Amino acid sequence: MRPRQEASYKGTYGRIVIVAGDVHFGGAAIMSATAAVNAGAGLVTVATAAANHAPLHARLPEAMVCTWDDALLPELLARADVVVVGPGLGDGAAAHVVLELVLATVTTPQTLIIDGSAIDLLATGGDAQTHTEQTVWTPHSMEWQRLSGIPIAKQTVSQNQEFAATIPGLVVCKGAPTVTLDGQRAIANSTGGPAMATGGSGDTLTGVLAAFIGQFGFSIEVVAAAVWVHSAAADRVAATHYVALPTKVSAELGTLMHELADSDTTEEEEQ
Ligand SMILES: NC(=O)C1=CN([C@@H]2O[C@H](COP(=O)(O)OP(=O)(O)OC[C@H]3O[C@@H](n4cnc5c(N)ncnc54)[C@H](O)[C@@H]3O)[C@@H](O)[C@H]2O)[C@@H](O)CC1
Ligand SMILES: Nc1ncnc2c1ncn2[C@@H]1O[C@H](COP(=O)(O)OP(=O)(O)O)[C@@H](O)[C@H]1O
Ligand SMILES: [Mg+2]
Repeated sequence: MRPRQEASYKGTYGRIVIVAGDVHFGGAAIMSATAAVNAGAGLVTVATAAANHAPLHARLPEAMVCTWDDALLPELLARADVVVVGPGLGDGAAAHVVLELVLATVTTPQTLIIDGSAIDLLATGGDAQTHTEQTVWTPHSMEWQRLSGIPIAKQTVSQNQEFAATIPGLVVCKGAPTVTLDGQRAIANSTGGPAMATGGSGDTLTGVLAAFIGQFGFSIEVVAAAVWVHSAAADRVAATHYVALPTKVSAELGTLMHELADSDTTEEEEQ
């Protein structure tokens, strides 16, 4: 993490497009976008089912919104720094079409974060390839089993790395603990806990990841840092709450990141 620079504007901190939320899972789109905004993304646009348009605008005026079939979407995707696809996307006909559009449009040096339903759709389709090396896969154990074919009981770091080497980019194998890996490296996360075991925690992580990559670039360190910060924010909520509700975790991000950026500056000044 770095403090924000004086000579900067919203475009400096990442143009994020989040393709998420069918008619049943509007909350997934809202939680992903809320996390991205709170974690410092410069510009966030959500492409979602028409039914989610008004609720999203009402909950989160900082985000822009369009529908999956909006004629502007291909251009928005082409101009994005980071695209998230999958939270609550479902498996309907429109989800297939929009996923295909995303996969065809997002190319290096753009980052593509593939989560939830999008992982399942690619697992079923049998083709886990993208047009960008800067891909981040964020499966939970069952999604990873569907994509990789590795049964949950056999998902060791080395087994996971073997499959990760056959697909582009990095894999965030979510669990207790979450391990961020590719074919060579693996970083186990040290924050988080069972208070996060509630619907929407993973949707929220996609927004934090998008914001971090939009601001600090694509690398395994930045991805692992986003995983750490998301779960550290959840730990803070869990210190006084039985469950770390994703919306509360998002609300915690601003203070936590302020403290972390500030402590980095102090360390630099001391050196
Ligand atoms: N409020 C919302 O709109 C929400 C939307 N969601 C979306 O709903 C879609 C379906 O996702 P789900 O994950 O619920 O369904 P999945 O069917 O992908 O995963 C749940 C299944 O996996 C099994 N499983 C085994 N190990 C698991 C693990 N470590 N973590 C989670 N499941 C494990 C469960 O027993 C269950 O059978 C996704 O697109 C997701 O983003 C969910 O995030 C829930 C909240
Ligand atoms: N027991 C646990 N310990 C640590 N982290 C957990 C635990 N249970 C859930 N999590 C975290 O919560 C998130 C769950 O992701 P996911 O299952 O995709 O949620 P959803 O799709 O409902 O948003 C992951 O980031 C995971 O690491
Ligand atoms: Mg999920």
